[in-house]
Amino acid sequence: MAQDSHDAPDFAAMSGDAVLQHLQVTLDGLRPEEVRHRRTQDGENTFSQAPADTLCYRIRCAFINPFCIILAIVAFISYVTDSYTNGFSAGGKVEAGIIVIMIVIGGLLRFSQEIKAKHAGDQLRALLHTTVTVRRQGKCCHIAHTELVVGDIVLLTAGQTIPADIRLLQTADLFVSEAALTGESRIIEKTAAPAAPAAGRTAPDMAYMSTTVLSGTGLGAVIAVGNRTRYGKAARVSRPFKDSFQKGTRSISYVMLRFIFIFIPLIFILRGLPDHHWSSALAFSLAVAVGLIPEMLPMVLTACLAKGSISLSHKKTIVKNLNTLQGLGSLQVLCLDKTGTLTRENIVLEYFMDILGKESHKVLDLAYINSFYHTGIRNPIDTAILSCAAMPRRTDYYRTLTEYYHKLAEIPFDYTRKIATVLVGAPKKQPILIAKGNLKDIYKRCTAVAYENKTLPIRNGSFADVYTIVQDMLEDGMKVIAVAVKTFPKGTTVIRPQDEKDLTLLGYIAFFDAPKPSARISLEELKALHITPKLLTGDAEEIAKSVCRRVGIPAQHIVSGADLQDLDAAAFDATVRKNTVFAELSPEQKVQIVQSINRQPAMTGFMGDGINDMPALLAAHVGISVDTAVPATKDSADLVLLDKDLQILATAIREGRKTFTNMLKYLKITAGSNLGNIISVVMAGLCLPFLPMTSLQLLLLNLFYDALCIVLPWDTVDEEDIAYPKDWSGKHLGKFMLLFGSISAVFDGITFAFLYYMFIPLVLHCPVFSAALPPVLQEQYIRLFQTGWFLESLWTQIVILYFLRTSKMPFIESRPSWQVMSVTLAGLFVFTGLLFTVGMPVVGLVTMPAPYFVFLPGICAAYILCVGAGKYIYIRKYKKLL
Ligand SMILES: Nc1ncnc2c1ncn2[C@@H]1O[C@H](COP(=O)(O)OP(=O)(O)OP(=O)(O)O)[C@@H](O)[C@H]1O
Ligand SMILES: [Mg+2]
Repeated sequence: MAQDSHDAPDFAAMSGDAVLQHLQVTLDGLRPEEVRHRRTQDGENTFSQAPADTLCYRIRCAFINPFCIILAIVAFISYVTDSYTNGFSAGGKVEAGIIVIMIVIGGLLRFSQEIKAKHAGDQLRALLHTTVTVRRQGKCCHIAHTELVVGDIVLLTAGQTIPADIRLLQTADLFVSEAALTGESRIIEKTAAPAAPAAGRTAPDMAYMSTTVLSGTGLGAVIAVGNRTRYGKAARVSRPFKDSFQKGTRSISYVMLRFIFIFIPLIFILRGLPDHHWSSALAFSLAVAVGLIPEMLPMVLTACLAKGSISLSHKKTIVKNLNTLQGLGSLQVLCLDKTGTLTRENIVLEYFMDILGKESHKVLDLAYINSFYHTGIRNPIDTAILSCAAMPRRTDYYRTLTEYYHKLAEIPFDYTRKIATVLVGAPKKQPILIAKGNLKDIYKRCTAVAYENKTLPIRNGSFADVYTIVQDMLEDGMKVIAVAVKTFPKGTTVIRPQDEKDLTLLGYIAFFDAPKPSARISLEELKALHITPKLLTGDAEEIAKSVCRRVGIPAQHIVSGADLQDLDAAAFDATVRKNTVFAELSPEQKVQIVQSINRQPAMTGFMGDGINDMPALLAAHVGISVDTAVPATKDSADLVLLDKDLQILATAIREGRKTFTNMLKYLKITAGSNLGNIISVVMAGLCLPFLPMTSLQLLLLNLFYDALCIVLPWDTVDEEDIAYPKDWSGKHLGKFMLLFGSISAVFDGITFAFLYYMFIPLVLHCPVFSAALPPVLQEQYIRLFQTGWFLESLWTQIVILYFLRTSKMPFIESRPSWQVMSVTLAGLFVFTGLLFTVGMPVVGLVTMPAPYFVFLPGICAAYILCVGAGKYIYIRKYKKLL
């Protein structure tokens, strides 16, 4: 069985029977053992671009990253230099061993977080699993897209994303949009008859992966899956802005790299010059490099995102991709569609009338037949019309009606034409074309109106008179569509869009499109979150205006699709920037508006549920949809709300910002503290005759502090931090690091002086350190100094966490969560206790005499005061802390 274009037969040109024969399958479908065999042979229906998500891959990701590699090099160099100088002493092995243990601990922590996040993600995605109906062993069953194999017999219905490359075998008014594959927005009719494609076109008897069924049904055999599909082989449209999280993270890494490139050579030279031990100087500078980078950054970020997505799932929101949370946190402009978002999901049929506003059952009957036979994607209008049959004593009436009229052909509804057309026949009657749709689009195609069984021609195409009847209704916020007809000669069974002309206008159907009671409150909540809403609707201007009035969106000026049509790029952008409400838009215009907002630049979200919203959803940074949306649109969304309610979205945005703030806390505070440590090391390199901390101690300090930071996702976040969109980039990171790093370095310097000149000479009853001291005393001097600084660093780093986590007065105005308090304090006490009682001889840390624990709180207090002043200056200058 072949599937590749190089060795595959031209399925499009083969007859249906020949296709089945070649694929060795019947219309009853495959048997389970065949499915298994084919899956082993051709693989899953997924793209192998991303490496298979196996346990091995996860372990590799957790352990093989730049940080681990640098640590491993440090271990190796320290082992070799130690062996070289001390003749394979136990010391070198212990040091290397400890670094290896660190690599393992760090890796395991990250691994467990990632697995946790993956499990959470899998569970949520399972809720959304898009399934496809296949026939296997004569029975229809629903399976996940990924389980499809070559030869499967697939059933296609409206609204579905086509899950593989399929040769169609049976079709009924099957229309698809291939925009996702070819970029062409035209709707294309598909048939089962074998045909070669026209030049530059897709084959008419093939349904390709990623394209969407707009209307009708079809049945076909899968001829290619995964990477071998046309979509899999094509260079997929990349959406680089969707990776804004990665981009932000990269820019943050660059800021760090800049510091590394400045400090590392400096430390290397300072350390190597005095005694020319270049290899140990290299090991030390590498360790300092590792000390500068928050090693646990990926792990803490994963933990934050996993925690965020789990809490969102409790709030009826499913995040398909963890990185979406970042987008949600930085969202600035939210584009909304109208139905279901601002107004209720189910519109209610209210009036059916002739052109002068008199109730007309004929209009309703014809609209019913149109909706009944229309196989396109159902939308609220069709649902409302069809629900007439559920009214008391009407069921039989409508059944008889649809038995009397039978369907001959259809041109499905699409959001560019904005009309739905069916051709129906009845015994001894000429076929009738029934079109229903948007007022202006129906008027455009009418040359006459029907009134009381008479057909009157329309002069000069002027519909002003018949329009006044509906104008009031539109202004009251009612949705109105027009119904028109045309008879065809007997025997007509096919209609084309060109036939939708010279119609006769019959009347109108009006629906009540009531605003949701919660809409006004939700919009106010969004405003409080400093998110600008923009209404993007395909519906009429008047309705948009009325809805805006009721829900409190300022809509002095409404821009219509027609207004936008002739604008050049600059004028278009200016119009989009200035206005809030856009009506009568085509799906393409929705995309153009979203793209224009992206260019501002602003982080854009788009919330919609129709097939017409899908392209705009893809163009936005964050595509938001609802559980009840058309499947193809739901597939394209990054975020799915289980209820289409703005209130839930506002809650989700708050959650996103909370997650985001906690990530920023870790990043900024840690990077600042680490930079402080590095400045101190450089300072010490210039002034001290020995190392202020060994590379191992520096790493241990980092690892220990980072391990405590795993609790950060559980921290509380100030309302002020939630109120504004967050920016994930390295923009102010460097300045933050420099300011708070320098403050930390100043206090390190004070500690150094205190230890070096006062405390240690007093404790050891000896003069200030010099080469003249006996070696044993020198060793004790150094150990005490290093332990002293280790403790001061640890204390200040943890204390500062409480002070920089908020821009407000810590503890009084903003309290850390109990989780953060208990974990960090417990960590601090355990470590301090350890160094007070037994020390950690393996890493060269000794017990610290009691009087030092009087000095420590003192220096911390002074440090806090200084940081408080720094914080005040920083907030004044940059308006925010995090
Ligand atoms: N099933 C249908 N049959 C006929 N006409 C329809 C149908 N659905 C929509 N229309 C016409 O197309 C127009 C645009 O559709 P719709 O209001 O659903 O657009 P939209 O952009 O999705 O709007 P919203 O913001 O309310 O979701 C409608 O005003 C209506 O005139
Ligand atoms: Mg819609």
